[in-house]
Amino acid sequence: NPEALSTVHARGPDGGIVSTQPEPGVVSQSQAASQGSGRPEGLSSEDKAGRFGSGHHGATLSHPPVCTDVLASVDDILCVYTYASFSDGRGISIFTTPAVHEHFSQLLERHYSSPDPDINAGPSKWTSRFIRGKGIGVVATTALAYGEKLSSFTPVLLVLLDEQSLTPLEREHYLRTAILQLPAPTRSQFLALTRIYDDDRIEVQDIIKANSFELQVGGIMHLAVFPEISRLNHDCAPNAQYYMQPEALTHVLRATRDVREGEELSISYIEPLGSARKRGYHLKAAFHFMCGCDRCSDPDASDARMSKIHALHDAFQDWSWTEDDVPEVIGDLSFSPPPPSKHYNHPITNAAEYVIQLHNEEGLEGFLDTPFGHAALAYAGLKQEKPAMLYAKKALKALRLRFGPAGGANAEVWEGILRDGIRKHWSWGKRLGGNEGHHEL
Ligand SMILES: C[S@@+](CC[C@H](N)C(=O)[O-])C[C@H]1O[C@@H](n2cnc3c(N)ncnc32)[C@H](O)[C@@H]1O
Repeated sequence: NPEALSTVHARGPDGGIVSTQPEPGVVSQSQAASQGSGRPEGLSSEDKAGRFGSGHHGATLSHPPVCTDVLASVDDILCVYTYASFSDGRGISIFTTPAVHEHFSQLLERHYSSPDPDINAGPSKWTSRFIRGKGIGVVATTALAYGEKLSSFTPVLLVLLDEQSLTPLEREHYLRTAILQLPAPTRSQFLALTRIYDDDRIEVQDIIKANSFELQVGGIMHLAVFPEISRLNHDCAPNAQYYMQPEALTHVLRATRDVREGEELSISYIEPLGSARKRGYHLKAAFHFMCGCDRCSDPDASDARMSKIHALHDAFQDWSWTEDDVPEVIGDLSFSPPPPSKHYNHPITNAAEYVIQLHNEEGLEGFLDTPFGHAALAYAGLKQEKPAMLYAKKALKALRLRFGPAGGANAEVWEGILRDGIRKHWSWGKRLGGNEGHHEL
């Protein structure tokens, strides 16, 4: 809320906002714990040794931690920790609790001990430029294929998601320290990012508001800023999609359909399966722009397709009916799939194919895991093994594209089906009615 942000009183821990850059210099964690600067008062020696780490690993703090007093909302202190040498001088700062920092430093240690050349290597497949009506955006510098990995970046700033215990100006003091301690090129790249409120007093929070992603560190939600990724504009029919890899501290971007050279790359900032009105409301409220993407430019057509998608989804979720009493939404459908996907001509599987087609028409190729899953089980329900297995494979691939190699919570179902076969799955033959034999191959 910009009003709230602009009416608070400054009560920075040292009487004001940091205006000079802290002295750079390499400080090990154990040194940091024994230095006066920024160290919270009243910590026991056990706290100092245990919570700031013993300096036993190679991930080395470049500045002494700068910490708050104990805050009620987190029942702990929060500190700024900076590793300026991280990833060949890209640097990284985190504002978090000492306990999370301990975990974080172990994650960093893995990067230091076995650096992955793919991480922070780009962007090699896109360039940023001005896009009319959208500010800066990114365009592909080469043709890209469905599923292709486009980048893998670590954040330059991570901030514990807790807005209760500090005033915006107090918070800004710490966040500004976090940014000032980063190496100069990274700091400039961060400060050049777009803002929402244009209020210099809360500049860093303003940039975070317009540019951050959620990333768990040690199971605790943090806001993360990846400056290269920040230049990606929104589209409700995005041609790229990202997932987080918390253990690697990375944001991974992939193409969700084939992309032409010169085409703008986009991600969805919001849940793209909602109505045009809902999407527009969220984009306006959170990011202060009106979406002019194809789906939002023809909201009636888009909403009509989305209503069908949702109605069919609900019908497929319900396993109480069989082919003898199909729900109206499926029975009414005179959809006949195009030849390449015409595995089997039946109203139930035709409806499942139709849902896939609707997603493609809406540009939602990155969200096909659920429709592929429905299709797999629709065919299984009619004992059609080959297409069921084909769609099980596609569902798993789509899940991995959306949620990363582990595939999220549903991956196990498809992995099990691909391992054991669809015939053992509970859905096998479940949609067959009284004339079951009729459909056997
Ligand atoms: C994360 S930034 C994206 C990069 C930004 N265009 C820039 O110049 O750095 C988010 C901001 O970009 C703008 N933006 C993103 N997608 C847009 C779109 N589809 N149409 C218009 N503006 C958009 C909005 O101002 C939004 O707050």
